[in-house]
Amino acid sequence: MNLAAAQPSALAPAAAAAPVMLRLTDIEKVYQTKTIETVALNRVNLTIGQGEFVSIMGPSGCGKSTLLSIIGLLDEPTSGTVEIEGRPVTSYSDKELARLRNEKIGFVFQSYHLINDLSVLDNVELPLLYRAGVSGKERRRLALAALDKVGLSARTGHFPSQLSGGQRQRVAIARALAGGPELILADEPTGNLDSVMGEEIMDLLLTLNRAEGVTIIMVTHDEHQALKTERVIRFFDGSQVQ
Ligand SMILES: Nc1ncnc2c1ncn2[C@@H]1O[C@H](COP(=O)(O)OP(=O)(O)OP(=O)(O)O)[C@@H](O)[C@H]1O
Repeated sequence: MNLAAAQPSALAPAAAAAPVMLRLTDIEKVYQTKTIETVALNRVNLTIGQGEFVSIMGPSGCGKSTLLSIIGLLDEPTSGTVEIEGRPVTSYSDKELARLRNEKIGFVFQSYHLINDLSVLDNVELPLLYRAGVSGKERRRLALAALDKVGLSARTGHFPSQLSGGQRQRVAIARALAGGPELILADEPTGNLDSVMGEEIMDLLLTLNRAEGVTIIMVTHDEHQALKTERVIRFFDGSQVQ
C-alpha cells in the first residue's frame, strides 16, 4: 500500500488503552561541564501506549532532544528507569540493546541525515546491513517496499541532492520503516520544510501510525502539527508541565 497517497482521515484511529510500549519513571538527566551543571530533565514520568502518536513540545533548551535520545537508547539518564514493553533497559545486555535500537526503533531527524554519496535505495537499505540474517535480496525487497509506502518507488536511483526537502524526508522515513520498527522517534521532522511539504510529511506519519500501528513520538515546535496527534506533552525547563 502506498501510504503517501492515502488519506489519514480515511483510516481507523488507534485503539484506546493500548498496552504500554514505554514507561519512564523519575528520569533525571544532568549534564556536568567544567563550569556548569545543567539539569536537562527533572523527574520526568511518562507512559506511552503501543500505537500512540504523541507530540513533545516546549521552548528551546527545555530537554526535548535529551528525552528523545534517552527513549531511543542513544543516551542514559543520570537516574530513573526506562522500561520498554515492561522490561527495564538496564536489564538488557549491550548486544540486546543494540538489537533493540536497530530492530524496534526507527529514527527521523529534522535534517534527514541521509548519505549524499548513496542512492535513495542504498540509503534505505543501510540500517538493514547491520541486521544479522538478512540477505542482500531480502534487504532490497524490504527497502523497495518501504520506498513504495512513502510514494518514492520512482526515485530509487536518485541521490539525495536530486530530491526536494519533502522527498528527502520521505526517504528518511522509508529508512526508518524498512526494518519494521514498532516505535518511530521523530525530532522536528517538518522543521526544515515549507508548510505544504510539512503537511505532506505529517499526513504520512499519521497514516503510518493509523494504518500500521507504529507508535510515534515526535518533537515539534509546530503547534498546528502537534494538535493533529493524540496527545501533546509539554515541557518547560526539564519538567513536564502538561
Ligand atoms: N552534551 C551536553 N552537555 C552539556 N549540556 C547539554 C548537553 N546536551 C544538552 N545540554 C543542555 O541540556 C538542556 C536541554 O537540551 P536539549 O537539547 O535537550 O533541549 P531541546 O529542548 O531539545 O532544545 P531545542 O528545541 O533548541 O533543540 C540545554 O540547556 C542544553 O544546553
